[in-house]
Amino acid sequence: MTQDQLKAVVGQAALAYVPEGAIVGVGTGSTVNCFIDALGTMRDHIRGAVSSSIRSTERLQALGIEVFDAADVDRIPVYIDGADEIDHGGHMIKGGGAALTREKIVADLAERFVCIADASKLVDVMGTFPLPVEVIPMAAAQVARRFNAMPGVQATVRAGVTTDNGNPILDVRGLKITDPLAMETEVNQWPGVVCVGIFARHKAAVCLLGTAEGVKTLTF
Ligand SMILES: O=C[C@H](O)[C@H](O)[C@H](O)COP(=O)(O)O
Repeated sequence: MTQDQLKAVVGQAALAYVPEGAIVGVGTGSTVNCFIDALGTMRDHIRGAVSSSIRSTERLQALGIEVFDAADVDRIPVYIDGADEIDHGGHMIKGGGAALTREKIVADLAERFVCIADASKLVDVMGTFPLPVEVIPMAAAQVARRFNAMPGVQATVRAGVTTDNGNPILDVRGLKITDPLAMETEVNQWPGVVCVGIFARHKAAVCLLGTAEGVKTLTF
């Protein structure tokens, strides 16, 4: 199966995690697009969605799914989203599509995070995929300098990209994220950091992994 076919298969498999009548948390990205398209087939069985990006909102609405503002929802049963990398503990790197901040906000509303990913995303140690960090524009150079002071690490501003919140993204190469929770906690405290793309506090409870042998369900 191609990578796109694996994404379609896990997008479909995620429907099993959507309770009848629920408001569903919906992530962003090419894998989630497959999930949104599948969700369209059960739109009469859910109340609607809370979305993590303008792109996903538009795709949901085009399928006739009502999108609720995160501010109007207390709690949702499930958040379904992709990842750029996921390790064997369910920790993830996210933000390759620049949606990390809103993704973490919606994930925070959810009782459980179901990650959908093709097999290429599963890694032993995260960091091969450049770590996205959303920053306030004024702090971009300062935050980059902090990363660049680490041996072998290089942070660059993602060219031509502004998040839905109007901020730039730094992509940080050369990290070996052996303690995701510690690194998330540390970077979150640097002045000007809006959100770091490590999802350790909001790690996956379940990962539906698309493999050549079918969908594997990993639980954490
Ligand atoms: O900002 C984007 C998100 O974190 C995505 O979940 C992540 O980049 C994975 O996207 P894709 O499913 O396109 O590989």
